[in-house]
Amino acid sequence: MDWRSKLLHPDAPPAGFKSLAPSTHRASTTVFPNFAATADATWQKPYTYGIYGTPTTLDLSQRIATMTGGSHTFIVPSGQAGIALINLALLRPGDHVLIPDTIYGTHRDLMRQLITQLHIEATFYNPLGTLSAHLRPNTRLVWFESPGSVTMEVQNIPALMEELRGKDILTVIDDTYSAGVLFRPFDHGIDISMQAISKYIGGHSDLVLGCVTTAPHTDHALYLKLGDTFRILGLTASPDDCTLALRGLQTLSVRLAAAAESALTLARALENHPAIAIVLHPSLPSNPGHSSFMRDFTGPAALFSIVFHEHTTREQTEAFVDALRFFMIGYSWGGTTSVVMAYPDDTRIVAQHGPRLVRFGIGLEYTADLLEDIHQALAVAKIS
Ligand SMILES: N[C@@H](CCSC[C@H](N)C(=O)O)C(=O)O
Repeated sequence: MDWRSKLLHPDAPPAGFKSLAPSTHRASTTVFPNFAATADATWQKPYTYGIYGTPTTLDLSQRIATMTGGSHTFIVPSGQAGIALINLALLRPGDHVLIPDTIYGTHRDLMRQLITQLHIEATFYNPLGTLSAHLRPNTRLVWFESPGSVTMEVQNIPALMEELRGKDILTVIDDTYSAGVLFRPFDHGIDISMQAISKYIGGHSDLVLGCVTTAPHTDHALYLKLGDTFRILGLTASPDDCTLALRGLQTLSVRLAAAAESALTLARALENHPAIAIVLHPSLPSNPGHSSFMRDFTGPAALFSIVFHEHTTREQTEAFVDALRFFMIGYSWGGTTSVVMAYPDDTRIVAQHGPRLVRFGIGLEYTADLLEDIHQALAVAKIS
């Protein structure tokens, strides 16, 4: 074979090689051993087309399904892609979907734009309220997100699931806050969980991925409905990002525990600060849904918000954010570096707390440094 041809045909994988690092298997084309093997090449069979998964993506899928107690996990390009997959796979024109008013912002946009354009009714409910008054004969899907990822309300999932008992309504939770480990959706009878792997599982702010996991009590038809929509939407994930996520899983428990401890220390240190009206952290008794959190969660994550007193202006809140030195200004939390964000234009949040809410995603910095940074930024912004 000419050298030009030899360079185009890979040799067999090295036998006997094994390392401790997750392998990265990339593919568009996966090679069939013979033509007969192409006969039943579907997305459900491993390694028929790179878009359906490689050994790397399927390893991540299996590990997340096992970690969360799920049946099947689909790895998708982002958490938002997972949200879209669930809604587009399970809703049809004429259906009704219920979403908590605290849902992730881009999820709200999906509901108000694409879902509505598909003649699907999307209505919002108070995450701390009940469902019955909102249910309709055409309600097909109810979403939970607990805690709300900015205002931190914890939903009473057992009570809400009791309201849905015996009804032909699927339930799904955005479980990103708990990383699939601090809360056990399937133990509460929820049918599907999704999370942004981008956050705690990736854990280093260097990838965007999502996952959708079906509960062990769900039927194969649900798996097929999600999988076929996954296929026709082409929601494939990068094996390189999956390798980073596999590495992130290895340290998830210790990173989450350390960041959560730091976040709770900061929340408690700020709880009685004269400049702060309320600290929104699920572990604090003052937090909306605190009793549900203490009953249903095994511990907090590292996300919480503060709300300054009513005399604090929007300008002072923004000056506070700008004055922070260790906290990076950004939305996506769950990494090793602490992040901060304000929401002065979010109508829901401003209606509840005014333009004075600031959310912290705590990382792995030395906690005292973070507290000192907050104190110095309060002084710079003249918030008291
Ligand atoms: N509810 C979480 C996760 C939503 S998806 C996050 C990210 N934009 C992604 O697409 O991976 C949140 O509030 O961030």
